[in-house]
Amino acid sequence: MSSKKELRVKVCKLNIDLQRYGLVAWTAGNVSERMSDGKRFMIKPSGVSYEDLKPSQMIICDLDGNVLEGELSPSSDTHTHAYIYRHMKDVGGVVHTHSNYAAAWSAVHSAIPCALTAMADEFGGEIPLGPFALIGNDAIGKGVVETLTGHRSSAVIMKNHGVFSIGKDATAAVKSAVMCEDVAKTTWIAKSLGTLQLIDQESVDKLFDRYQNIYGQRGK
Ligand SMILES: O=C(CO)[C@@H](O)[C@H](O)COP(=O)(O)O
Repeated sequence: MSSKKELRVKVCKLNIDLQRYGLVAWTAGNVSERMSDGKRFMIKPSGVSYEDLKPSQMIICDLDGNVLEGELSPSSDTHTHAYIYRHMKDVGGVVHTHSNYAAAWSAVHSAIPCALTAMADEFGGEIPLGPFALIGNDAIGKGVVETLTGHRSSAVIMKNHGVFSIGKDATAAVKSAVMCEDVAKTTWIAKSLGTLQLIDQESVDKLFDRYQNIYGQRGK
């Protein structure tokens, strides 16, 4: 269980990782993690350059998006993160990016079809398209929750905007955002070369099951 100080370091690093992975420009995007009591979350401050971001600047909010600890203004997506945490009890981390290829799919109002084994592994099928919504209230959060609830994907591309991804913690949500952009790019390139050839559902199910339950160093 992370201490508050450890969580500040973790959440700050993962926000900076968005820039390191090329998922955001300037100060776009944000990462948060639910705290161990389940009733608060930690998020980056709004509009602070990733080069200048410090653990001490991370902001603690309640699940209504009210600031409990922090000197700076919280991310402009704080209410979206709060809405997701209130309505998706198993979610421990939330990420938002404007990653180029995924945002491009959102601008043509298309879900990302499952034509790659890497998509089946990580998302269990297509990456769904969520509704267009303006920032600043519960609208985006509602769209994310309505789209992802009951869906195997851990990422959604919101129309004309960008990516929201979820996970058991912030690290998992950042991984989802990284993999979302990777498959969005490859699928976009494939689409420019010809007709996308989708993977059959039985194979998608087998790939997803293997990757989610066998892949990697389980319990080592
Ligand atoms: O999508 C938007 C604005 O359209 C925001 O999410 C920015 O991408 C990041 O805002 P802050 O977290 O720095 O307030």
